[in-house]
Amino acid sequence: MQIAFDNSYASLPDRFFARVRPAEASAPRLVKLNRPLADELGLDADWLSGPDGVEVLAGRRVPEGAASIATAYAGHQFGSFVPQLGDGRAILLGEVVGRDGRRRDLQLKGSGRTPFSRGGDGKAALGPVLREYVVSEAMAALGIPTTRALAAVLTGDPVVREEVMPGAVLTRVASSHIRVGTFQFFAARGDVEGVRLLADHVIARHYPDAAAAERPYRALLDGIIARQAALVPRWLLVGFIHGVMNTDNMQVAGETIDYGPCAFMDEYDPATVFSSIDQHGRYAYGNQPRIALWNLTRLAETLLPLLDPDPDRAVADAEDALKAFAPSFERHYHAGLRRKLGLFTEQEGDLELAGDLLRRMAENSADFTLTFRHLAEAAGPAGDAEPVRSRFIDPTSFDAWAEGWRARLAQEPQDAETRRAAMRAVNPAFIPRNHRVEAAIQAGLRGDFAPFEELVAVLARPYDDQPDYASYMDPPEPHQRVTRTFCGT
Ligand SMILES: Nc1ncnc2c1ncn2[C@@H]1O[C@H](COP(=O)(O)OP(=O)(O)OP(=O)(O)O)[C@@H](O)[C@H]1O
Ligand SMILES: [Mg+2]
Repeated sequence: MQIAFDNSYASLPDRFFARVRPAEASAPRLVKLNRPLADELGLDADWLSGPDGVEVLAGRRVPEGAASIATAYAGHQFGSFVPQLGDGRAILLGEVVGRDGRRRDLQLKGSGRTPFSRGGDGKAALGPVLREYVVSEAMAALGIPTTRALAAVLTGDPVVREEVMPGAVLTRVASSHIRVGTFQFFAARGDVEGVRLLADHVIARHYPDAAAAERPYRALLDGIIARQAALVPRWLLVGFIHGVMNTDNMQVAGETIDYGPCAFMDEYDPATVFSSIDQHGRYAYGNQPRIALWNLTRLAETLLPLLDPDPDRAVADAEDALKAFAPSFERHYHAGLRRKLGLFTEQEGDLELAGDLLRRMAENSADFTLTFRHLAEAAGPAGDAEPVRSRFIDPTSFDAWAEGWRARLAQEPQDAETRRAAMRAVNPAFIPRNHRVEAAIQAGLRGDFAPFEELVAVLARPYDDQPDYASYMDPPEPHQRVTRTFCGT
């Protein structure tokens, strides 16, 4: 046996999933294997990249011991409830326990139809597979909880979208693929026992401390809320826009999941939306905390029967839990903003200072990533402010702000070099800029994966100076701007 599966989700009752076989790919070809991740998982990278391994990654061969299931879930999509979604184009091969003792799912995304496919073909096109690979791995390198990309393979079969595209499969790794929508699936059917079994599974797997708590289900809800309240600020602090924060795309262990229409913003503007299907800006950059709370409220609703037999008390309990989201989110977000500005201590007025900078950035179409990255250079007494001030249409707007910032820095205990290093460790130089992702995809569609390879390599070290790849820091030229991303179907 080449993969030591240790499946737990597949031992839940039959109504949690459907047993399926992936579609047979006609001519599997490896595009990329994530060797470091394979090693971390205790998988044999040489075998995986060999003919047998690639057949497994393409869904052509189901390895011994695999669960091979499509999981059931529901979800609110753009605010409307859909009682049955489920893995319509994904198959959970099974779980493995890595070298670090962590249990993780191996899932094939794009591996063909399942009983949950509804009208879809169950497939994924090469472009979205490359996008998910690049962006999810970039997020991991940024230190943000996320699903990972283990491999991308071409199936050899066409996928019909607006055009005919090459079909591909992404092998995704996640601590699990359980979503808020998974809870909703059972709750919507009045299947309280299903909700309970799922909650117990999630507690055992992701929130072991909750098992020992006086009220395990309340502790579970608190835990999920706390992880989302820590995750979403991480997105905001790097300019990430998820793009499709439906409840079926919120994973309960607190990892970013579903990189369909996601994008990083270039110029700072909280109203930024990239997704072509998000016409009303529901999932705009600045709305993400509000939507996260909305989704968590939907989760809390599913847990009501477990929280208290008395419905009124259960609602009060859920409301009490949800109240923790805003202060917890703010604590994380504000702490992150301080670090981005090079402030180690906390003083009154810090948030106003940060807010003032963001306002000026928005007014001056300043690049989010470069403004913060270059702040480090401006921080010292002999600091060079030119790289940052020149990001502003009116550089004197930055100068006016920087006066107050320097006065504030003067009250910090750190020496300039320590501060500079600390700022550079939280303000990335390299993010997956849309025009770069798009260029890598376009080259990949022509059969040239060199730009994709290079982009993945550069983004693996987002906080390092990489002088040879400095152009990857550049915002798009006007003709390179990508303002719309398409949903990853
Ligand atoms: N080509 C397709 N064929 C069948 N079902 C699909 C297809 N594309 C999306 N779906 C299903 O539509 C629903 C919503 O899709 P969404 O884009 O959120 O998810 P996804 O990108 O397929 O998967 P994930 O959330 O696992 O990353 C899911 O149930 C998904 O399985
Ligand atoms: Mg999804």
